[in-house]
Amino acid sequence: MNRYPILDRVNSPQDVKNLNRRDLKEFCSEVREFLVEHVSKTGGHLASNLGVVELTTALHRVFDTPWDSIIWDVGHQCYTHKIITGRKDRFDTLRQPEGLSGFPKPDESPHDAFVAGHSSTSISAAYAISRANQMSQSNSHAIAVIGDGAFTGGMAYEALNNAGRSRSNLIIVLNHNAMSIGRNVGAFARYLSAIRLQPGYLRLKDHTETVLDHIPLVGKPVKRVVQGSKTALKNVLYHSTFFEEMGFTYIGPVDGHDLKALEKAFTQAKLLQRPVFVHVETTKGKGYEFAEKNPLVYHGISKFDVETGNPDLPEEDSFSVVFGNYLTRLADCDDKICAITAAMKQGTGLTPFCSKHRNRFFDVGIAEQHAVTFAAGLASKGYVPVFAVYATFLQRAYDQILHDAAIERLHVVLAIDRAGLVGDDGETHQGVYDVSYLTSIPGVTVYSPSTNEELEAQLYKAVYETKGVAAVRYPRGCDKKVYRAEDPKADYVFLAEGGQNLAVSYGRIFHDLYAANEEGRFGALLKLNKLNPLPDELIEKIASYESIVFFEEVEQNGSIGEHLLLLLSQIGWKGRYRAVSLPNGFFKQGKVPQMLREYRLDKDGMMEILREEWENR
Ligand SMILES: Cc1ncc(C[n+]2csc(CCOP(=O)(O)OP(=O)(O)O)c2C)c(N)n1
Ligand SMILES: CC(=O)[C@@H](O)[C@H](O)COP(=O)(O)O
Ligand SMILES: [Mg+2]
Repeated sequence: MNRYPILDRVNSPQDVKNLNRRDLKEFCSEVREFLVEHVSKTGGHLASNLGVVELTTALHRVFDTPWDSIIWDVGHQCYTHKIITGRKDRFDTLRQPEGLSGFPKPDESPHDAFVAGHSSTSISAAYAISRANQMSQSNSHAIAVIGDGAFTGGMAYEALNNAGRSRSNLIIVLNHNAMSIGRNVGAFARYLSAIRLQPGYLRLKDHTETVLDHIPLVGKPVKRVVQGSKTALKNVLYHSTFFEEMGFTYIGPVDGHDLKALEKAFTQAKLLQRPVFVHVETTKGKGYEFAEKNPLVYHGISKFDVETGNPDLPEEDSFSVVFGNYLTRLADCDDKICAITAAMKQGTGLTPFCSKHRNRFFDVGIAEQHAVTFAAGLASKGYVPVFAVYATFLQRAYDQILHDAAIERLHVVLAIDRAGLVGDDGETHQGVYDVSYLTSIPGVTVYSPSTNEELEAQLYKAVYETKGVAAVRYPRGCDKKVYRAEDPKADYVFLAEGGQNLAVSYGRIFHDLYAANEEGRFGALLKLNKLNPLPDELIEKIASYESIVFFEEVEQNGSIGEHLLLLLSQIGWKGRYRAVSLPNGFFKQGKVPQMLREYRLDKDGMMEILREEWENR
């Protein structure tokens, strides 16, 4: 029996437009089944996608991509859009090497109007596109689809402020499900619930009905539309929501699982030809019981069993868990320690800290810039803030680190998770630029542990023995448990001393270098724990070797290997030097072990390189 009789007939937005009402309902349930089936095999952002099946279908029935542009915020909810725009046959490659991306990608399809992965950018991009359309005398629409979580990010407000007074065809669709990755936080989340729960917000507008009834209608073709747009017009006349105060026509709240209601709201928005805000209520995880009950777990899920909902692999203790538990223990004995997250409590391992020290735990929403300045403010009052953040998302807060923390040498600790290649999320999420951007800021100390014990010891040093901004960076995943540190607190350690050849590395790939050298006995090893600043006496020691190979899992621009070469040349070192890192550029989705293999940063690759350098010449 054909499992997806309706879905099989859909290969383009036009096919969705051609479906009748009965088939449309069936289409949405087939899409959900299809998503569960495929994501259970590849992993992916299931719950967010299940929530926007009707919303996406309605958008494609009302608008015409790529003539109209849909800009997905974060982009983790774009799977139905990919299905509708001709990519369903590639779903078994979702997030796989060379496969379909889990995020919108303009070079994957003309229907993907703008890149995404990081949050809160959609309104800026959509507003710009709407202005570009206007300048080119095109009346096409730009539609930003943004979640309530993404709406906690400052860029959304910057864009609202900029766009609200325009006359452009910009539509903002708020996907309101009361969830970020976990429950959404902050005053804006409360405000949205208030709009939904207290009809008082909208009651005022009902009094306008009579007024509206007396407005003459301009021509028959518009009549139907204007009647349908009553709510919208009421909102134009009686500003009462924040969005209206910002210059948008407000439509909503709309039931996000009622296709007819959605289509009606989007049609009204389209016809208004001005900035419109459509407030849509959805249920994250809709239609798959496990995900509906526990949207947090199914936000980003690895492979799982569809029947039981259980993931394939048992969880091991990740660096994130080790970090979170240790910080909680430090905070048990020190009431100055505070933990900060930008909407990543679970991912960064801060759940135990939050449970135990709620008054010193701050989830600031998806607001990395604010998080760093907030940390600096706490530090200015003698607290010890630890901001746990993924390397990729900290990119946003470069100036806050420099301007608000580093200049005054405020003691802010950055616990940088997902440092290094992350794998399936691809270019937007790789954590391979942090070493470069952090070491370009004067006075920032950077630690890079390889083991659980080193993570704890270096976090301790960052908290208690380091001045100014102190960063501890560690990758996604677990301690590889190949190399064991004798002194986890050391800034650096020489191993297998002897000879004129020195191989240097740090972080997760040091395990591989260690294993390669155990097997090949190539020369001396240097393990760096503190990457920046490199102590003068260490440079002298390194300079005593004639040939140096430096392995690191960061982009080459601004890498420690580059810094070291400069320092060596400054003291007149004339030996042979080879830096092996990730090439300058962006790194597509892939499996981390395969990617490390490709760049010769795994054990075998390192052995090849060390042989090339030291055996075969
Ligand atoms: C700058 C940035 N910080 C953090 C994240 C991680 N992140 C991805 S999705 C998400 C929650 C988004 O919530 P919402 O926009 O409401 O979408 P939902 O998952 O509820 O559909 C977060 C915090 C990110 N993508 N970008
Ligand atoms: C979409 C997004 O930015 C996050 O959901 C991210 O994919 C989480 O990554 P982890 O799975 O490593 O926590
Ligand atoms: Mg949400």
